[in-house]
Amino acid sequence: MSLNSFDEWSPLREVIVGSAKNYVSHERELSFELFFHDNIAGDNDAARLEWYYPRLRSRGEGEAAGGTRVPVKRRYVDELNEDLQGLADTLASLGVTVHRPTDVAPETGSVHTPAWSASVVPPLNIRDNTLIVGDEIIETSPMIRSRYFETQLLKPVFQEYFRRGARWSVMPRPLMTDASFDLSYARSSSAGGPMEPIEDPKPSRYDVGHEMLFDAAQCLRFGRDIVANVSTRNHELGVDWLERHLEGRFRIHRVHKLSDSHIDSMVLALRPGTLLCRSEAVLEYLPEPLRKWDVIVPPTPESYNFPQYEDDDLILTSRYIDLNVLSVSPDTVLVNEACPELMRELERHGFTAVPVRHRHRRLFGGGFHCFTLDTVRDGGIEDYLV
Ligand SMILES: N[C@@H](Cc1ccc(O)cc1)C(=O)O
Ligand SMILES: NC(=[NH2+])NCCC[C@H](N)C(=O)O
Repeated sequence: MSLNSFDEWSPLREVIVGSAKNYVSHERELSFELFFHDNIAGDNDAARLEWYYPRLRSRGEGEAAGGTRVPVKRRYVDELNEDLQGLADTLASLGVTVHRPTDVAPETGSVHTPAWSASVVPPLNIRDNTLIVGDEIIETSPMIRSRYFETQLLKPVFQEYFRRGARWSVMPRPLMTDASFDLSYARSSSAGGPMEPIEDPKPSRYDVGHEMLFDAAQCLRFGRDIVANVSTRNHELGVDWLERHLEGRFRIHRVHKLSDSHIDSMVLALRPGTLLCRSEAVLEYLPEPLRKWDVIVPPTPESYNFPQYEDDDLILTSRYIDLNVLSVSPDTVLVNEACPELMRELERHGFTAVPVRHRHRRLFGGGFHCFTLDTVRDGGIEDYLV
């Protein structure tokens, strides 16, 4: 079918499911630290209190200034790939056509640019680096060096949609030196202060000042309207680009500092008129018309909903990550089977919750919405925000 995806909930026909094959390590360097350095914007903001990564430690004295590779345990990767296959199988059993990315080679390659190099990670959270807006694929400007060329691994799928008539654009590629990053958000937190120190940026001959760095997962799509989160100058530039690029076709609504970057573990749209939110406080950040929608706030996730990890396992998400569900239609939602409370809450609101196993979401940074890219849904360019 042709590329057609305007919203987060209408009947799903085709989807890409990410892959974690050959995931071996995280490369800890400035862009990684900054991305996962989840700072807390306000101490009395209930929406944010649980946001910290207790085991994300800063580099010790004497360690290399460049990237430090932190191994990811093989067992977790194997279990994750098993769960991803389960997700793909469930989607297929519901009649959805599933595409998969190209796997990275077992000997993890590196990205080299004139300014830096970093090890490559697999195309797992594929929601992040590509925005599908209607009949257009937009590869967004990455925020993590290891993920600089991640969308290359989706090339065969994108080429096929292009052949069938899709538009295909790539946002300007950043030089991504240390000076490209606006560190103000990460450095201005309160509520106990920034959880992890961010290293001082190092100068480079390639510095051009702040650049556009913006992930697709900062957006939610509502037909003609797109909600986009802006927390830094980098995001602002990214949204300026999007706005100019989509002018006359889509309307962008900026929300400010709803989260540090991605918003799909804060708020998701399940059907016209219904949002799934981490807390009621989220509503205040949203554009006026959305504040009138019904809100489902699931019970706060508890530690027993998650596996226990060792001290050397990096935890990359908040406990709210399972809010990151995937809608296959306006009444059916794929939910982590580890969250019976969330399933019950959705059922109480008339949804069918399909349980799917997903054990290590906190180690790999994503739930079902993050791991997928919905390329064909029935919905069109409608005005939902009136
Ligand atoms: N602080 C980010 C960190 C993050 C982003 C993407 C991930 O896949 C995982 C974690 C979250 O709130 O959005
Ligand atoms: N598209 C994504 N990768 N979203 C993940 C967001 C996770 C968010 N940082 C959290 O900790 O809850």
